[in-house]
Amino acid sequence: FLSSEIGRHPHLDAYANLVTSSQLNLAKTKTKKKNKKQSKTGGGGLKGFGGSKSSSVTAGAIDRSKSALNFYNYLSKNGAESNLERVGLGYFPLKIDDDTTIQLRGVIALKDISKGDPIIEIPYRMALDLGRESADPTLPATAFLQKYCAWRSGADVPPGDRDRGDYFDMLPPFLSDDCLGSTDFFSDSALDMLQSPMVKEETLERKKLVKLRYERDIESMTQMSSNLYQWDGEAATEDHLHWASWIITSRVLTVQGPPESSFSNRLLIPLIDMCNHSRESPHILTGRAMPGGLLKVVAGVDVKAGDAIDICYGGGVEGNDRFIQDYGFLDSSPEAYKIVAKKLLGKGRSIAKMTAAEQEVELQSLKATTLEEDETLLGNCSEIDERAALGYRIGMKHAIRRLRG
Ligand SMILES: C[S@@+](CC[C@H](N)C(=O)[O-])C[C@H]1O[C@@H](n2cnc3c(N)ncnc32)[C@H](O)[C@@H]1O
Repeated sequence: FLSSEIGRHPHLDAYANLVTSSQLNLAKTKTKKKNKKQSKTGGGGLKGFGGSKSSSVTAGAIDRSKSALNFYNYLSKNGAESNLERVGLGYFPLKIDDDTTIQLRGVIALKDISKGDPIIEIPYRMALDLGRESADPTLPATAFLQKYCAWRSGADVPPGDRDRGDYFDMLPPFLSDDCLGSTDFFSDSALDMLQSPMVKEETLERKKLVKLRYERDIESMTQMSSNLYQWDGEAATEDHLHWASWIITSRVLTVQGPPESSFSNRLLIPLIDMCNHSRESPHILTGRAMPGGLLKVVAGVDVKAGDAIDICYGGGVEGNDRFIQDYGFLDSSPEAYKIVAKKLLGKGRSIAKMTAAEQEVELQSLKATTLEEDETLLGNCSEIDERAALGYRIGMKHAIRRLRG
């Protein structure tokens, strides 16, 4: 998303003492659980993974679920222990609408950290390197799915992958609510409700890519060997590859190779991939995809214990047309809509240029309903995907209005 001991753990006790609910400013948050379908996505685009596994976690708590403890232990055993003095996983309130707040899992500072100091440091060897950068997420998704299936089915795995299961267990599960905000999982009607032929077309193209990749690289393998790509005793399906592709688009970082090289690789980096997005985040990602490399989030400002450690996805240049496809949420920052509106109106210096004809098709499509009609529809809508679609087009219409003055 960018260019550039089970049981008690010594640091976990520190977490509990150091970071109290009030430091997290969560104690006063009322969390109202709504009907599942209504709970995750709304006008501002919302949702986040972790919510589905939070049974042992209360609002504002550091994540001390069994899976999280295994994960902290995994970090400790693999040379990333120092991180646990500085950060942990925590839950942050995310307001969806006037009476609904969900808890979004993310990274939380456990102590004050000075500007310029590392917040997170993960050795490159802990990252899952999924190969060279390209626009097609289905290739790294296939590599990831193979490893994930091997872990799930308890198959023999290479020594380097042995404890990766403790990381895999922290990922949003197959078809959990977390991925449902991404257009990849939208119904046909929700895709139309976006009023964006551009996003619909790209989504359909990606679905085709998943189908082709599945038929070419996975189905044939499952026919040749009953050990590969096993999911609950059966061959993994196209839907599993679909989910794996979303894991790639929503969590992978593109990281430059050694200084003398010109390539970049796609990496799943445990812990760093648990940082949420904030467009205002001042923190800096550094490091290289090379043996001995250290992948870091460095503090861009002084950090206080209890602060969320967010990073800015997409290098700060991507708008909500990408966010709703790749991450499955809408960035509520006006800038995230303005970036797309500028593209449609031919203003600014967007790298992703559109032809005049493409701009016209998008603008006409948005004229099918008025903002007021959209707001009424949103008020009566409970489906995750349709709410996300309405949120997108409402945000776009506001942004276009503002730009036109
Ligand atoms: C790289 S992961 C970040 C960590 C994730 N929350 C977790 O618990 O592992 C990206 C996913 O987190 C969620 N997310 C991140 N930032 C968000 C935000 N500002 N608002 C809503 N959801 C967000 C989305 O589900 C997104 O696809």
